[in-house]
Amino acid sequence: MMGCMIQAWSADDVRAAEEPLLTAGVALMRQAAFALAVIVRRDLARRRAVAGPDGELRDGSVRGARVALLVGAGNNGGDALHAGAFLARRGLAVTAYLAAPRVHEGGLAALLAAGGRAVTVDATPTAGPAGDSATSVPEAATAAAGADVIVDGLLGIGARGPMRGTGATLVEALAAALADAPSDGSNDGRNDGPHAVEAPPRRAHASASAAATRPWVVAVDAPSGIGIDDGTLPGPVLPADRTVTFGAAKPGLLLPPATHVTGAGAVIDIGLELPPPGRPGQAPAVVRLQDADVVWPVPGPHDHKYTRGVVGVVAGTATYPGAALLTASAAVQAGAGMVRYQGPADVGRAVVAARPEVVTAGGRVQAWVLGSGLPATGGDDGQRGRARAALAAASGRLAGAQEPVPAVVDAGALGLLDHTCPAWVVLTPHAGELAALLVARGEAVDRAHVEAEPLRWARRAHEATGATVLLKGGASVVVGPGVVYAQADAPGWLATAGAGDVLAGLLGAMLAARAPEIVTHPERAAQVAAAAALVHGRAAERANPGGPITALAVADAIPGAVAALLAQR
Ligand SMILES: NC(=O)C1=CN([C@@H]2O[C@H](COP(=O)(O)OP(=O)(O)OC[C@H]3O[C@@H](n4cnc5c(N)ncnc54)[C@H](O)[C@@H]3O)[C@@H](O)[C@H]2O)[C@@H](O)CC1
Ligand SMILES: [K+]
Repeated sequence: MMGCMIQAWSADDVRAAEEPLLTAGVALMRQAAFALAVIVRRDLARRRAVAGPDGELRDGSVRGARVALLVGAGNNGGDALHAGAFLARRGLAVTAYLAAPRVHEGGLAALLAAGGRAVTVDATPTAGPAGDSATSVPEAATAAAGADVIVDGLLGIGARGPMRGTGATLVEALAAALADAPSDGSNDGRNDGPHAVEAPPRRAHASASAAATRPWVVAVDAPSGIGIDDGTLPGPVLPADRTVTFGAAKPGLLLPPATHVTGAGAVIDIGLELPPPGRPGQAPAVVRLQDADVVWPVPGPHDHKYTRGVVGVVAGTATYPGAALLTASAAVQAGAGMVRYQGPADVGRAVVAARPEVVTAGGRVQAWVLGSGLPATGGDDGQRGRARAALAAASGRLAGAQEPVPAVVDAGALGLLDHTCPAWVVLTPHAGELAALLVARGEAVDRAHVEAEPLRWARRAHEATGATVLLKGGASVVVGPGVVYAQADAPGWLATAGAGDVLAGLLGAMLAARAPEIVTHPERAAQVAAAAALVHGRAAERANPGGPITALAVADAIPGAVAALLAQR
């Protein structure tokens, strides 16, 4: 399959891949640091753009730009110091703030030889008068906050637990100082993933105001202190505008919540072989699909509604009829061969009135969408019974019933899972629903726990139920048998009522189109779920770029989003 999915490898795999190269004497750190310096320089030049005679913005000069290196004890600090040496040689004013008693010796020597400065940061707030070689944390934070760029080299893949010591207090002080500094808007908070090497937009440089704007923050390998392998934020972390990562993306750069502090990306090829030599068959820890990875069956002359896939929808009640309409609409707009609605007669009439393509008669179904708009408790107009029967049929637990088929289990149907499921059943909870599902299985967990450690709890739910789990959020995590996907395609505007119903209908149609394949290869359901999250995000972007959106508008934008994806092939 064509594609360009981002593969993230664990810290342990990256180390295993580095080992043979280091043994062979390859100067990995020099390569990494040089690439880092080039990106820092380019980003700075774009932020200092000047208008040419034709009025077009051109990259500005970076001579004299102030660079603050935050340097920790390990090789991550070594990368920062060597990059600082390259930059100092190009005429930038580089100061290293050393947050550990000992730092990478070669890097420090290179920086000093290139004309850079180094200052030891003293964690005790009562540090004496700052000399040329020592400063207090508040003074270091104030100085770094006044730089043009901060290079965060405190911790990389050697981080264990929350950041501690001088680095932690420095980051806390800096985060507070930067929160007060105005942004020039060059980072709009969008995270295009580690492969997005696009430079920031050019900004006209006005020296008077430049001093007042916040510095551009570049993280070396990862924002220091994130959970490299699990994407958690266990302690202080300085949010980055760009993360330059070496060899391969790391899981924490893709997974929420840490993916939201990485800024734009850049993966620097330093020649690592992944999977690492000696670990053949080892899979990446986390994958993020890109547009080209979305598998979308394109109908041919011999297709008909049953080859396109029939979606059965059990959603909504008389009290919540909107969910029925949104789910069915999304399935129709995603190109289902047919959509069958099951539910209270008056809700069915409302769905058909809005979407005449939908039928309410029973018959063959190739994927079910169950539970959207179904309350967890209380009046259900018989919907729980319908959903339970459909789930049993989909799971292959009904004697004499038709072949098992994929199913999406959403919202109110999540409480109906009293058996373990095959992985072609996809659960689509948000954090609160995932917590409730796990509490019902004896786990002591609440919504905040799930939001703090989405991967851990999504994995736990997969293990407890057997189902594929798509944990919805600002970034979504999908866990299936032996696979983890993390998608960050949703604009913040998508956090609106009914958006989840649209995702369920869309995913149902995508599963129905490949039903026999998914039941035969249930591990593929996770990839379909990740692709649905991507298409959902693209549809949301199309619905109203940069502004508020309604769930129905997202459903109606699905055809255009799919056409745009297919046009890229
Ligand atoms: N091995 C190599 O030659 C290469 C390494 N690279 C860089 O090296 C980094 C890994 O270097 P290291 O293995 O030295 O690890 P780090 O630089 O991430 O840091 C390890 C040091 O930090 C301390 N530490 C760990 N957890 C801490 C915490 N929670 N709070 C405070 N201090 C903590 C440890 O005691 C240790 O001294 C990568 O992230 C990458 O930036 C790159 O230069 C590519 C090549
Ligand atoms: K770092």
